[in-house]
Amino acid sequence: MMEQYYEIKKQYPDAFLFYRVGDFYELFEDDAVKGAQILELTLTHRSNKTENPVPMAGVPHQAVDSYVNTLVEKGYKVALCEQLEDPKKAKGMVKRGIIQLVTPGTMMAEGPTEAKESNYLTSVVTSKAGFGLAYSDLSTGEIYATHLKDFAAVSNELLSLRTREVVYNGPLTAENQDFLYKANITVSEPTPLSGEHAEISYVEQSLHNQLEKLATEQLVGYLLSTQKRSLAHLQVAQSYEVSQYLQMSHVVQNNLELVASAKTGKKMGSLFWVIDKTHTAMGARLLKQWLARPLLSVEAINHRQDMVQALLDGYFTRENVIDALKGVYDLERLTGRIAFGNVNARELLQLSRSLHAVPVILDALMQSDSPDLKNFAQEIDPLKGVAELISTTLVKDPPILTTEGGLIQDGVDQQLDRYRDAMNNGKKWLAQMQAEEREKTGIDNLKVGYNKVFGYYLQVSNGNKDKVPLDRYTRKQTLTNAERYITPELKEHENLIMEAQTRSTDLEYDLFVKLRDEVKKYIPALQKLGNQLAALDVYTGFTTVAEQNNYCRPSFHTDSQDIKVIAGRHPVVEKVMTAGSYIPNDVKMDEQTNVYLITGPNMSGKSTYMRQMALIAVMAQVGCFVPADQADLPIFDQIFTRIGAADDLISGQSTFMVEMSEANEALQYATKRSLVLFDEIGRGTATYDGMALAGAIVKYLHDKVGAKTLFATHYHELTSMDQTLAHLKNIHVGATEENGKLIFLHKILPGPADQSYGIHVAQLAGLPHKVLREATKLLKRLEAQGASELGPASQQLDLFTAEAAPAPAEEVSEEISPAKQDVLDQISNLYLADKTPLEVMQLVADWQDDLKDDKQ
Ligand SMILES: Nc1ncnc2c1ncn2[C@@H]1O[C@H](COP(=O)(O)OP(=O)(O)OP(=O)(O)O)[C@@H](O)[C@H]1O
Repeated sequence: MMEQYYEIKKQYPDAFLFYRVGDFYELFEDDAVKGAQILELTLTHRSNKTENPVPMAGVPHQAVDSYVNTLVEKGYKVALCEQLEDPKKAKGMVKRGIIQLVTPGTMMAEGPTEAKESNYLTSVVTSKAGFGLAYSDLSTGEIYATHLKDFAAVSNELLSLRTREVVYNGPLTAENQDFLYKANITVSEPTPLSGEHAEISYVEQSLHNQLEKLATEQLVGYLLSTQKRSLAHLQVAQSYEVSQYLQMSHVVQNNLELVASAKTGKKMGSLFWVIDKTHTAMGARLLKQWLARPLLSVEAINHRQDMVQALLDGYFTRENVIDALKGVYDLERLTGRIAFGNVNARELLQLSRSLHAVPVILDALMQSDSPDLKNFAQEIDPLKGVAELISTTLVKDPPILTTEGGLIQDGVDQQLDRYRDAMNNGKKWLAQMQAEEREKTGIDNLKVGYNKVFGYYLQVSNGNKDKVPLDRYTRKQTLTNAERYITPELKEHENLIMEAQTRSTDLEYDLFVKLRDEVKKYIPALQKLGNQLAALDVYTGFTTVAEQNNYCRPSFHTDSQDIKVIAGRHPVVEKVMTAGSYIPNDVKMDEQTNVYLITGPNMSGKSTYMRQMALIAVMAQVGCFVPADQADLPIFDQIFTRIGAADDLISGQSTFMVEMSEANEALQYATKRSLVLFDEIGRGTATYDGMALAGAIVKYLHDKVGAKTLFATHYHELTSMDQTLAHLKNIHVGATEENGKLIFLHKILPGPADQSYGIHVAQLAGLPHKVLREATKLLKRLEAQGASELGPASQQLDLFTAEAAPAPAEEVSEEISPAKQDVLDQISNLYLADKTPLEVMQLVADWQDDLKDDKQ
């Protein structure tokens, strides 16, 4: 057996080999040592006698899935090796073979939450002409292919797709290897294929680009070699170009929290969380795809909007469609299971129930007044025949197992009906026998029973044992309070019943497979229907979200880049606030305004305002309505961001380096048609460097790039740039101070902010009183030095060493020292009604401290 093991292991050196031995899957050698550690298994040895015992660890076969998943989740591969013949019937060594290689990109997790996620395997080929990339979700069989110019573009796609595994044909530079490692992407070698493969020619029929073809061939080749099963559900590959869509790098998508919160990585708090009102897993997956690739074509966006509008206008149509969609299962994944041949009867019934919902949907759509909905309905083939076939073949509530009968309705197959008659007659005979034997023996509680070991028997309680006719009955089993007997007649009928039963179970399985194969013929039609229903699900979801949240339909223009959003809101922030408390804001950028320079206190809402604009742009180009009273928008080609929490882990760069790289992306690649969001650029370095860079970046964006830019900054000095830059406009988020307390207005107002209120915000955060007072004093001194006369960086140092350094001459000559003056100011500005006696005492104690410090 071990020889056979080593032979197979040789072919899968980089995978854990799960080797079936009886009821266990065993791991041997290094696999066992490593596997025992990762999976917390007991490590044993195959034989204690030999000199070099073979390490071994095993898992029970019923529980294998969870162990395999754990390993694959961690990025390993697992080769499942099965016994290919019944060990009892095998002559000599049992034949074994690999039935499936499970890899991170081909793993299919089951369960409702996972179903909403796609798991993509990506194939990349490199050649002198560039890179070809193709990816597929094995559970649905969809395939997409594109070509890209460099590895940076490839890595961006890999990250955007959240791919877990890449099949790559070229050598990797250390840098690229490092990237893939940090991004937790497993790299696999392509598998050479020989001969013709119908799957390959089928899927690549619509591809024209050579690199895309190569990548697709490599993809399908890898799937064929890892999946030792039918892949009849692979779909015709769709070619795409990144530039066909609104481009956002993976970092931008993360920063904007389109599908997951940047902090938690979870759906909650993301745009998807707010706008996903779909009822099917197919719809949820499609919406995610749309969010990653918003459209550029006004016509295509308008089509989506028309659908949403029509559903919004037709209340009953929409309600009926939604009700029916609730009964639709995951057609795309069911189709995959049909292709693999592992679909069970219950799943086929789910398919038929889903198909039965389609005519209801079509009726609802056809009865509406909207030509868009009617056209959409006319494109749909409800596949009535398939639905009928399944629902007239299978019983209503079949078991999960397909090998133990109880699947097929009466009247479907004459032979099956005959077996069933025989079984029924046999059972009738048994009932009759029981009655007759009771009469003959006078034993009232004699009964016929059945168990797996002895088959049918006659059971007599101990009290009646002496009445048993031992000339006819043979004792078979003794229980504590009863005896069991058989008779030749009973055994004869048992044989008849059992034979009918075995035959009928076998026949039922055959009939089930026939049904499954028949349904298999409809795979492409089922996939098309799945896509159509997924889209309808997203449209109705958009309708629900528009209605619930009061969104408006945005309009588009292509002749200018003017932006006009009236009373726009941030879809997520507004959702987590109490209803009505979000303050809406406008964005009005015409030809005269390319850059909005946004100032305002921390926490006032600068980031929210900028993100709000980007989210409205994305939502609009996806076809969703937007949180605003009115939105008239250009079509953006790309969005760039430099906002807070970036994905530093993957790049391995310092925060400031990430900040600069992101800024660089925008400066290099943004066009007049792009949207750029820069939040506090320059913050990560020394003040003057930061300010200088920020100023230069604003100027470059203004003069050279011309993209619509929202630029938030705490460098008030930059606000004077509006004097020289004609297309730059200052705006600020309003805040006021009332009795020493900061009140955020969250309202965007024209012009620069007058103060930064940083210390007030620090106070809100609960910083120690002493720190706040010290900061206030330093601020006053800085302001006295005159912010306009910004000197060299060393001047900053002066600030913090001012205590030790001699005070400026004019201050010394004054009668009242600045510290005393400060105390006097505070006293005269103190609003007593706002303070408790204790607070006043604390203040007086502080002043005393200040005056003491001043003397020293
Ligand atoms: N328009 C608004 N209406 C109501 N509340 C808002 C609005 N905008 C922002 N807020 C609230 O203010 C909080 C802070 O907003 P935001 O993070 O945008 O401030 P910021 O000015 O960018 O701060 P910082 O400069 O510290 O990064 C938000 O979490 C939200 O609760």
